[in-house]
Amino acid sequence: MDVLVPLAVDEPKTRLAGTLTSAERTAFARATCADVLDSIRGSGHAPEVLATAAVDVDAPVRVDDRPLTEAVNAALDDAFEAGAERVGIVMADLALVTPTALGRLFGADGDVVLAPGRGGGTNAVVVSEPEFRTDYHGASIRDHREAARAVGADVTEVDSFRLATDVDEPDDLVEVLLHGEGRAREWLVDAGFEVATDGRATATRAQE
Ligand SMILES: Nc1nc2c(ncn2[C@@H]2O[C@H](COP(=O)(O)OP(=O)(O)OP(=O)(O)O)[C@@H](O)[C@H]2O)c(=O)[nH]1
Ligand SMILES: C[C@H](OP(=O)(O)O)C(=O)O
Repeated sequence: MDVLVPLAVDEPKTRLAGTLTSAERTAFARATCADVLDSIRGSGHAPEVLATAAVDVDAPVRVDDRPLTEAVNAALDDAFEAGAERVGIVMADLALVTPTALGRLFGADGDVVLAPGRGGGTNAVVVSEPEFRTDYHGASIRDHREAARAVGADVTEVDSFRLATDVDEPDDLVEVLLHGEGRAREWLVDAGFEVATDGRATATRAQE
């Protein structure tokens, strides 16, 4: 199965701007994307990065500078027109994802399989109903349930900590330090982040 991996190339992860510089956000986002691509391949599927601009990543790249939802829906259309029976969409910021977690997603039955993200988002989708269209941003998990119902598609949701944890806010970084297994965690450690445990665990950065 082809798996689309949406990636914002310029100025990614703006909600981390208080914690990381622009260049650091780009480097961290690329490291996380590389982990996601490895995990998709490790689960036996073929990733294709759906990028806002040309980018050097270890996978084929489809460039589409339209907003996320439009770009994903155009790629879904093209895939089904080309004869695909199922198409996956896995966000590039899932720093904890593993082949096993993705195996649960890709192995689930249902015309539309949804992996909710914390905070209302939709971190991954598997679509086998060609009429289904994505609608990202806001509480997209609710919109995706509704979009599936509107086209008569059966929905399955996958309850997974590793799939639900995307890295959006500074508070999410500690999850990467504690549970990450790849380049994203390594990048944070190299950048001086460590786990602080005074109260709820957080990621703090050593002063240079
Ligand atoms: N192709 C494409 N991917 C996008 C776009 N916006 C976000 N993404 C990707 O979609 C996933 C979820 O993105 P968000 O968390 O909403 O956005 P972000 O740029 O990563 O972070 P923020 O700037 O903090 O919102 C990430 O893998 C992004 O790289 C877009 O307009 N086009
Ligand atoms: C794109 C968006 O991502 P979030 O901002 O929730 O990480 C969503 O999942 O709808």
